Amino acid sequence: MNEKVQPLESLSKKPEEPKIVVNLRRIKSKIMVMSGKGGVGKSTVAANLAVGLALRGHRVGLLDCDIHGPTVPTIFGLESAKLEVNEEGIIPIQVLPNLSIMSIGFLLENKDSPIIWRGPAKMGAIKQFLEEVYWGALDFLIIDLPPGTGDEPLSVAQLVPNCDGSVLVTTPQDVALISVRKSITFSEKLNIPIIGLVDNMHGLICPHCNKCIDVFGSGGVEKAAEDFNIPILAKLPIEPKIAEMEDKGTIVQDQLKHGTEWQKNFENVVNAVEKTLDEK
Ligand SMILES: Nc1ncnc2c1ncn2[C@@H]1O[C@H](COP(=O)(O)OP(=O)(O)OP(=O)(O)O)[C@@H](O)[C@H]1O
Repeated sequence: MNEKVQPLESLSKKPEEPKIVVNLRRIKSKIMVMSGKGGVGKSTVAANLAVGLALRGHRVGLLDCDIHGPTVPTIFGLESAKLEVNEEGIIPIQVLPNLSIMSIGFLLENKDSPIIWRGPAKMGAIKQFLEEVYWGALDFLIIDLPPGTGDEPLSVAQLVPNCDGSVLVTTPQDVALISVRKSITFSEKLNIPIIGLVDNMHGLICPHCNKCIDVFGSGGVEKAAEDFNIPILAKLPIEPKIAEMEDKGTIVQDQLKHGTEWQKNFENVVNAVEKTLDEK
């Protein structure tokens, strides 16, 4: 018998898995930020979570895996940032001494260029990020997943070994119920513990009477939270300053300087994610 012939079983093993595991080994807590549909504020939550944790002194990485809409470079004002590669790997962009960022957006020559890649090419880029971005030792890696619950976010999520928790972002419409249910099933399918729901754009606070106007309706998220016994971590109002700050790319400076009502509510999301470290 020829001893050099590899058994079929070893050929079917994913050779890339150990490399990702090794590269992410020095990260204490890996958190995914997901949403059942696009445009609900997933990247906003991921970016603010990363900044919030970093401002509490944690070592944080933010990985933007949203291939078609990589908004993280814009949120941090890093559209012209260029990546460096050294013998350690691809070096993420440092925005604070303890906060580094990696986004597919940093690879685009022109920010107006759409990414027209087929599934395998997209997965190849994400896999390369997970294998080769040199994060060093981190307390948290926050992963901004592509929106939805289809093949793409599923493949990305499956590449990340031993994820410690997910934060599910939604808006308060009744239709949110459908997308939240999908996100919950998605997280369960991947055995990722659900940290909680973020009810984003939960009404507009009237600047005159301070009452909350239910612009998108209400009740959907509460119902989902009750049905699935999942906590709502925060109800975040529509906050014009958030959109403005993201468009200007001043999230780090603004979180350092100002404490809006939105940011105060958001502290509960940071608290809940911070607790995943205690559970280790
Ligand atoms: N609570 C809020 N108040 C005001 N504007 C908000 C709020 N949350 C998000 N936004 C704005 O809504 C827009 C979409 O948000 P964001 O890009 O975070 O959504 P997303 O779910 O990541 O979208 P995508 O599906 O493209 O990944 C952005 O312009 C952002 O600034």
